[in-house]
Amino acid sequence: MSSTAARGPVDSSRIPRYAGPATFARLPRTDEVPHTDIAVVGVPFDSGVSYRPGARFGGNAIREASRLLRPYNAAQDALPFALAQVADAGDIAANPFDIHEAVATVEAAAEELLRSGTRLMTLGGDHTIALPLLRAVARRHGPVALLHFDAHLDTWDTYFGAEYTHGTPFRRAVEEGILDTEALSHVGTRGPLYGKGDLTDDQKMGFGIVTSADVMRRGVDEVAAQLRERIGDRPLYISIDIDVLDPAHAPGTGTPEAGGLTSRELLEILRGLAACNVVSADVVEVAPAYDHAEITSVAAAHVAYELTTLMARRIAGERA
Ligand SMILES: N=C(N)NCCCC(=O)O
Ligand SMILES: [Zn+2]
Ligand SMILES: [Zn+2]
Repeated sequence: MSSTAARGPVDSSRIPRYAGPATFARLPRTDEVPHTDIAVVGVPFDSGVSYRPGARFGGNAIREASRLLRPYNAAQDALPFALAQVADAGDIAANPFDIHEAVATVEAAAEELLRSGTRLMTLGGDHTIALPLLRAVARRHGPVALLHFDAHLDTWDTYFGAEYTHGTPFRRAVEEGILDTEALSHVGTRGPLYGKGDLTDDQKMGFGIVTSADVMRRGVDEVAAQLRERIGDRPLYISIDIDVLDPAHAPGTGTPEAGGLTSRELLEILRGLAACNVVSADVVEVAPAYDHAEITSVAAAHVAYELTTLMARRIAGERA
């Protein structure tokens, strides 16, 4: 923990917000600050996708779209970049041709970043990367609760015989014992499956499901309350596949499914989790080549901003 005040974003009233290279929210890089509480790190990797490629460009698209974020989060009544030192750690260079090597690289790099007690706000990349990130987080915190926002279950077994893909990270994580199976939730699930067995397998792994239609019928406050109840004060990892949003709110993604959440619903559910102990988080599956007018990357930037605020509030609370 730093004793000096946190260094915040570039002042957009003095240097136009569209000037200069993009870091997340115009924050300093980790090599420009003595200590980092929350590292925003990119993982430009998409060799695990089953349909449209392109999420390797997601992290930098989110950084570009985050130039307009302002320092005061009114919805959470917090100044996240003053409560904690948030800094951009750049990208993890993962091998695009060897998925096993890439998974090992992401795990080792995440472990290194987490070593000094730093929390991670990872910008994907495809959903494959959640597995090595969870391995690194579990090594530090023990098995973690998982809150997974996604149109998809991502608990399938293999694709073309491959165990590491963007549709399989959470089955691997359960098999490896790195998740707290008392507190596993999918939110926003929808769309066609391969068979009913997908759901029974998922349930056996310990997951509860709040479907996209459940969010519409029950409303965001009730859903957030139910999630808080299930999670309690366990160390929590939040993984957000941007395809949890309806394609109208996030067209720039690889496996779009109709009938998703609005960005307003997602942001409100996240804000309802302020009491939770979020130890790290990711936003994945932003594929800018299919985006229009930065719709998807702006949504992802705001999602990462809410997640960062949750972590910063927790850090400040623990310090007090
Ligand atoms: N994780 C994402 N975005 N998609 C998984 C889809 C796997 C499938 O093609 O069945
Ligand atoms: Zn998905
Ligand atoms: Zn996913």
